[in-house]
Amino acid sequence: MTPPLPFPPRDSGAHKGDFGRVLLIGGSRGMAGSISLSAIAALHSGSGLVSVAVPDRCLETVASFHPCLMTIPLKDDARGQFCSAAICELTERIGPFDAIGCGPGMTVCEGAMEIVKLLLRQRNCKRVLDADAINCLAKMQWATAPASDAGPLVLTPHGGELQRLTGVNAKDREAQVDAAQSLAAHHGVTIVVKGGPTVVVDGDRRWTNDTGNPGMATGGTGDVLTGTITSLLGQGMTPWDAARLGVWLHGAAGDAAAKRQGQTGMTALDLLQSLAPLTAVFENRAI
Ligand SMILES: NC(=O)C1=CN([C@@H]2O[C@H](COP(=O)(O)OP(=O)(O)OC[C@H]3O[C@@H](n4cnc5c(N)ncnc54)[C@H](OP(=O)(O)O)[C@@H]3O)[C@@H](O)[C@H]2O)[C@@H](O)CC1
Ligand SMILES: Nc1ncnc2c1ncn2[C@@H]1O[C@H](COP(=O)(O)OP(=O)(O)O)[C@@H](O)[C@H]1O
Ligand SMILES: [Mg+2]
Repeated sequence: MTPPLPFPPRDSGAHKGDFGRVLLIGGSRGMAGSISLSAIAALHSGSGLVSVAVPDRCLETVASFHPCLMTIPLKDDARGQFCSAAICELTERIGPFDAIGCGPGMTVCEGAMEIVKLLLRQRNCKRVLDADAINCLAKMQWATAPASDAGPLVLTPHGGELQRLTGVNAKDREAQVDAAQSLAAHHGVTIVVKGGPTVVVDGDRRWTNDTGNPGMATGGTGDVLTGTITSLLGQGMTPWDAARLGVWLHGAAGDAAAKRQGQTGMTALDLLQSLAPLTAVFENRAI
């Protein structure tokens, strides 16, 4: 098993700022676990500092999952979802981050739509849009908007999200990959077409992953991938490189979890806990 490219180097004199300050945005009352999986995955993928922006009433829940996480409360509504006023605070806070991942557990509420529109305007910032952030793109018909250069942006849809975004049926895998590739070219982005196997596309390139297994078809594993790719972007990788190495690492962690727990019994948490030991195996390996 060989990663498609080397891991970012870790010089002996490095400090945590050298490995990226990343922000994960998402969650809602009832889905606080999703964005927490993303944030903890960013820690285990090598980020120096990880913050999580969540609806206010989810803050203590998310903070309780891992002491290394820093948390940012954003205004929420009675349902525990972002309200539109959430972007006032967010706009003031997003400056210092090297990469931002958004979408897991966020719902497509009004505040979520405003946050996705804000992130689309941050063309100089490296971003990952996943899950409900992609569903928000579908709701605003982003796929048929005029061609744009969206900047360093990675989308990580599964078949259902890609169908909502492009209208191409999830059952037609080849057609979905083709549609993703033309959408990637249209907006100048990288798209991770998740599944077994996952295919990463951008305007003119296509790469198929060789790690992973059906044990990963369990809630939360995609949320983990969001954090891993966000982390690698924050460590200085390009969207094309971060997406491929992130997908490979994520699948290899899924294989390690399946080896230990069995495909049937493994959960996203088992995959998450397999990330760090995996990087240990590969970080000094000559590639
Ligand atoms: N612990 C937590 O907090 C968790 C929170 N989560 C959060 O939940 C939110 C909703 O995300 P979601 O993916 O769970 O639901 P959804 O967007 O409805 O898509 C699922 C439907 O799409 C279809 N489908 C077709 N092809 C498919 C494919 N290849 N892979 C997958 N699906 C495929 C298929 O429809 P069907 O064919 O069954 O009609 C399937 O039923 C999101 O914000 C996420 O972050 C989750 O991460 C879980 C853990
Ligand atoms: N049969 C499979 N083989 C390999 N990987 C799979 C398989 N089914 C799902 N996966 C992977 O599991 C993850 C599921 O993502 P997603 O559906 O977004 O999960 P969630 O939203 O619940 O976190 C993706 O990375 C996908 O590639
Ligand atoms: Mg998902």
